[in-house]
Amino acid sequence: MQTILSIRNIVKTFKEGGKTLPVLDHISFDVGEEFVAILGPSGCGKTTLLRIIAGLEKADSGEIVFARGDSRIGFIFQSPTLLPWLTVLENVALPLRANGVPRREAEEKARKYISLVGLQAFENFYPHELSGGMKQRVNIARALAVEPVLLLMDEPFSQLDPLTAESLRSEILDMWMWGVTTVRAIIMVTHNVDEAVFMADRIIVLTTRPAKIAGIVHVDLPRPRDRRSPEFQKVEDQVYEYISA
Ligand SMILES: Nc1ncnc2c1ncn2[C@@H]1O[C@H](COP(=O)(O)OP(=O)(O)OP(=O)(O)O)[C@@H](O)[C@H]1O
Repeated sequence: MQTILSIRNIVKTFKEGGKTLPVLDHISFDVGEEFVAILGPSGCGKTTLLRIIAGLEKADSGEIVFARGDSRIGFIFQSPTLLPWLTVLENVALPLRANGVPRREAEEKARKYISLVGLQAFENFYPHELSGGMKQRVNIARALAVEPVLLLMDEPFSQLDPLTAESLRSEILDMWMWGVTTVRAIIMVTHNVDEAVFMADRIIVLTTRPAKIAGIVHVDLPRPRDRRSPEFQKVEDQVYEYISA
């Protein structure tokens, strides 16, 4: 499997008002062409790790290396971060415009990804006219429109009602399996064991803060996965063993 990026010896301590808070303690792993879930208890440093991978936060030491030099990243946040005064089309086109893509080309690309997430009829709507699930779809389209090689998702379904969350999980998996986007690797942060086993190829379980890697579980189950199968339960048990270790 080709390596997409290497996360090497990442250490991070927050310093505030004379206090220090060690958050990440020498985290290292490689990501190939695969779907990786990062699972860990609340406050252990999952979001911080994702932000360091995205270049939004600086590590104290360690490095993030993109193996093939292509470091285009799409980031899907926990709750939609759409600009309320822009339409769906304008929101999705915005990162492209910010990168200097001419308007016509940016809008063409934005339309492609808006229709991929099923919102072609809503491109002229404003965020307040959309449901929570639709807003998260716009977020997904916006992350994909920059044509990233790596897609980072920070608890992308946790703010949605269970039915919407489940259909978005399946849609993301369908896009991933059919290879209809430029994405070659996904890293998703979650604290939901079921979600990690349902979606990921590999689950990296972190300890409580300061986070170390407690264990890595390979999920070698065909998709779509059957949550009620004994094999699924077995993988869940493996994950829980690392969580309670
Ligand atoms: N900019 C910051 N300055 C100071 N402390 C921070 C900062 N960002 C995060 N922290 C602290 O670092 C710790 C790890 O935060 P982080 O958001 O990475 O955890 P998490 O595992 O994603 O949590 P959750 O599952 O609750 O979202 C927390 O105690 C948090 O309060």
